[in-house]
Amino acid sequence: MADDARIRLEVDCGTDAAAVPVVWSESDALVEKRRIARDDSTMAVGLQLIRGTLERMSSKQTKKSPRKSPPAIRPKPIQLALWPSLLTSEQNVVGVASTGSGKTLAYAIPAVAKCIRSLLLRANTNQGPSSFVHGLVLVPTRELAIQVSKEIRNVCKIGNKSLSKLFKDEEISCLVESLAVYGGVDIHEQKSSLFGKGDSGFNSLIVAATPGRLLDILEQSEGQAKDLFSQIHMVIFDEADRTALNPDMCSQVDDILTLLDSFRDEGKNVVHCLISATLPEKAKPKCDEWAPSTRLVAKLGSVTVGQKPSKTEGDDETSGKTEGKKKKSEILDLASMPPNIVQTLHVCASHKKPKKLISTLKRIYERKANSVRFSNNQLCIVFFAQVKTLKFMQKLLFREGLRCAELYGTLSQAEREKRLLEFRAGKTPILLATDVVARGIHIPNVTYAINYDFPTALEQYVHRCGRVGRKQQSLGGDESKYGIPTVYSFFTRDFAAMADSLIELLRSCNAFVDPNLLALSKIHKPSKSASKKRKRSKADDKRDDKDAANEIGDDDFAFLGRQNVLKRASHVSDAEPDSDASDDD
Ligand SMILES: Nc1ncnc2c1ncn2[C@@H]1O[C@H](COP(=O)(O)OP(=O)(O)OP(=O)(O)O)[C@@H](O)[C@H]1O
Repeated sequence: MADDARIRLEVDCGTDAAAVPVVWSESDALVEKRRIARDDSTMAVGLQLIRGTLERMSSKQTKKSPRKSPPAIRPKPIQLALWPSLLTSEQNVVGVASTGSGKTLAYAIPAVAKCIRSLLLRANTNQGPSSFVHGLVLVPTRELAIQVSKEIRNVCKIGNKSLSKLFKDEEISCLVESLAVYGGVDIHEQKSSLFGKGDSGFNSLIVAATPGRLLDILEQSEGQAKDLFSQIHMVIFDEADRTALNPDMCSQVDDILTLLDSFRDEGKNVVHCLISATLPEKAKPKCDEWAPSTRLVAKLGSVTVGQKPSKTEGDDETSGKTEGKKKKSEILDLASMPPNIVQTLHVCASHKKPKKLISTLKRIYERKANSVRFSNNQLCIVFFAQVKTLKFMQKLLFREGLRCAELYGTLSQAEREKRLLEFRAGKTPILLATDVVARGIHIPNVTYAINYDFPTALEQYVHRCGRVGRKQQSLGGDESKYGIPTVYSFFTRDFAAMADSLIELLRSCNAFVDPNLLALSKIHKPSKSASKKRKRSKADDKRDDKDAANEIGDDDFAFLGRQNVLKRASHVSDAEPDSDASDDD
């Protein structure tokens, strides 16, 4: 069945979009309503939504550049892989595809199609007006909840247009809607948006939520929630590995699933769909638990880095002697990185990073000033591990004439949204951020990312890289206008344990590998001689650092005084993490 559907999809949408049957016709609304409610029709509704969505994207492109012929919009590979299964079966799926490859629509269209079918079933069987949450998307950050909900809303609009034609002669309304539920804003308002739909029509909701806030709502309003969520038939775990690896979020998700199980009408099946660009080994047990008996695992352009620990290598793990090996043995399944991204990695000492950031940004900006158009088209995100460092660097960059905005988890939600909006619009072309924007966030004009602090997990590196070049990736944007998507990373020796896997990853993308990274990986080999070497290299390090400190000229930090800057920079780097919750309630 799914194979037939796939062929039909490829034929209908890949080569001739006009061949998709028109499911909803005004002339024969009643017959159509009955037909759509039949068992095999989710696919037909899905096809209609697919055609509408792709057409909408195409016409948006034409409006933006009316003189050029717009690029043909075709379904992406992950969409072709997931749509048939999600539209024709009730089984769990896992989808792993590279960043920016259109995973959101891969689950959003089937979710909306299923909602429409449920609505029509109810309307056809005279079950009376009602509101239900039919689909739920769980995401790790507030900004992602807002973004995903917006993308689903666009699909809903297409469905609602057709529904309004079908129901135009009837007084009752039939609507499919999308709602974002996330922390940091008034919970009462969110509750009234969720529960206040009333029973004046047939409403089907898809909720995109951060787990903490959703759990609060479910627990505080259990009675109302029980009715509203009793018909849920699809739960999507977007950025599933991130949620699975965050203990707080993981237990919140488990609690949500238990509650949903108890709310759901007996005999109702629920499809679980796990989505990400990365699937680390350590996240797999939880992912398997969330999506048991998976029918389809769609891994596109898959790469595996890291190795399983071999028995002969095994030291006594409990003694803690094998820390290096344990880290090395991390296995990470990931979709291949988008090929258009240039990865530039510098191995450097920690205290050199402020100077390096200033010079990298100045280089980028000089290049931008010389390019044809640089205004809002080439944005840059600089990633930090700690808010303290981020704030320190913001001041430093400001004094160098580089205006930047800051974004981190402890800002008020209104401020977070405002700053992200301004960055999107290009008002502030440089954004200094923590990992709040490392995953899922789609800002088409981001051309550069700089890992000021290298992420502590390789999968996070993959997601950070995925923020750049998304315009080019989705719609084939022009390099002269948008620049070459580039990720700069400052890699310090504290991350040596990750060097091997990182080298593997860089090689898998045919990226240049800094010889210093190779050297670091050799130094890190956890043998006795290596540990001696490590000790020796620490001493070398101190000497190097001293030399390097002398290298930083007064020109660079004249405004603060060299010693002062160095002291503060190293103080900031060494500080205890002033934890920025990149994941939200
Ligand atoms: N078939 C398509 N053709 C062109 N653009 C598309 C298509 N499908 C989706 N897009 C667009 O591609 C962009 C990126 O999609 P999306 O945000 O779903 O990526 P993703 O795979 O979820 O990335 P990430 O892993 O970073 O979250 C969006 O603007 C989306 O509208």
